[in-house]
Amino acid sequence: MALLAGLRVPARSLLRAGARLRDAALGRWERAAGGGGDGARSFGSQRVLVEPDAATGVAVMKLWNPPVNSLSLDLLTELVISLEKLENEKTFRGIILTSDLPGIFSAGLDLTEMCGRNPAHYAEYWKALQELWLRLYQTHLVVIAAINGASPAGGCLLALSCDYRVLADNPKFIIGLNETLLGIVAPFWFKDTMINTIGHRATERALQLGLLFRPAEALQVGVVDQVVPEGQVQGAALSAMTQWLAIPDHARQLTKSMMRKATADRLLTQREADIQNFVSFLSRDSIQKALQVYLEKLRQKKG
Ligand SMILES: CCCCCCCCC/C=C/C(=O)SCCNC(=O)CCNC(=O)[C@H](O)C(C)(C)COP(=O)(O)OP(=O)(O)OC[C@H]1O[C@@H](n2cnc3c(N)ncnc32)[C@H](O)[C@@H]1OP(=O)(O)O
Repeated sequence: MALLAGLRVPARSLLRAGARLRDAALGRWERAAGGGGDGARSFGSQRVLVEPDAATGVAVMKLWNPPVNSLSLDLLTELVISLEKLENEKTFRGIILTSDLPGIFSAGLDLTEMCGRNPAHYAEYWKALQELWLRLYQTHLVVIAAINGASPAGGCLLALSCDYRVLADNPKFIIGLNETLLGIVAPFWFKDTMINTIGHRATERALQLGLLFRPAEALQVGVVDQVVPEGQVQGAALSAMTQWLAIPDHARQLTKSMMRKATADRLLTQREADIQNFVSFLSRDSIQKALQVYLEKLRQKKG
């Protein structure tokens, strides 16, 4: 059983999971070898596959970090590089951010990066996460999240940082900032990103209770903008993209900046202090112990 404190999600059998990963891996390899739909070649890195469509100016960016797309240091770094590359290509105006792993959008921060490591590692890891958020939150490109799986904590932050969110309708695909359930605290910029999406009161309740929303609730509270049947997420995201791209770029980009700059600047002005906070928080014995217990529970639930 997948453990998401208070919500037990039936685990996939190991065999099924193995087969799905193998099929997904094969599909991924074939797509990467074959190139993008209109002849533009796919590119990317080990953990981030980018399928660009030069004709529409939209690239599909797929996360691939088995088993659960946790945001490891490597994945964070590769995401920043892919994003930067697309930003620098004049042809591209939009990105669909999705997962290449069945049933999981992203399990959030990689707990193994936050457990039993040294302070220098924690600092490097946090800096990489800040970097990704600052870039994703402020990118001039339209970014639409096609959320095709569970999306707790840092996975939810990724989605909230996009301009629009489409979630597949499956009760296992929960989304929310559940940090308190792990005995940790969502940083102020996670909180700000959620406030900017669903408002102060709804965020306070969601954060204090560590709420993980199922699709209908996520739509109702505004964590996502649209819920569609599984299998239609990418199509719906592309349809939404058409509406966003119909707006003149300069006007939309300036408006995005006007809406988001103050939030991003808040982190920019205290980036170093935020890193130090994270390092000293993670270095506490009680926090290490809480994280280790949580990770152990995740590992044991298969047994
Ligand atoms: C002052 C302020 C200062 C700052 C204070 C600090 C702020 C920190 C903010 C933190 C933000 C976060 O994102 S913290 C991360 C929060 N994330 C979560 O709570 C999600 C936990 N994961 C799950 O619930 C589930 O794995 C879920 C994603 C639904 C998928 O379920 P499945 O049944 O498909 O898969 P599972 O069997 O559970 O997991 C498969 C394997 O992946 C591992 N795994 C699962 N999630 C993982 C994760 N996040 N990191 C690493 N490894 C993970 C499991 O241990 C298993 O490992 P093996 O058994 O070895 O195969």
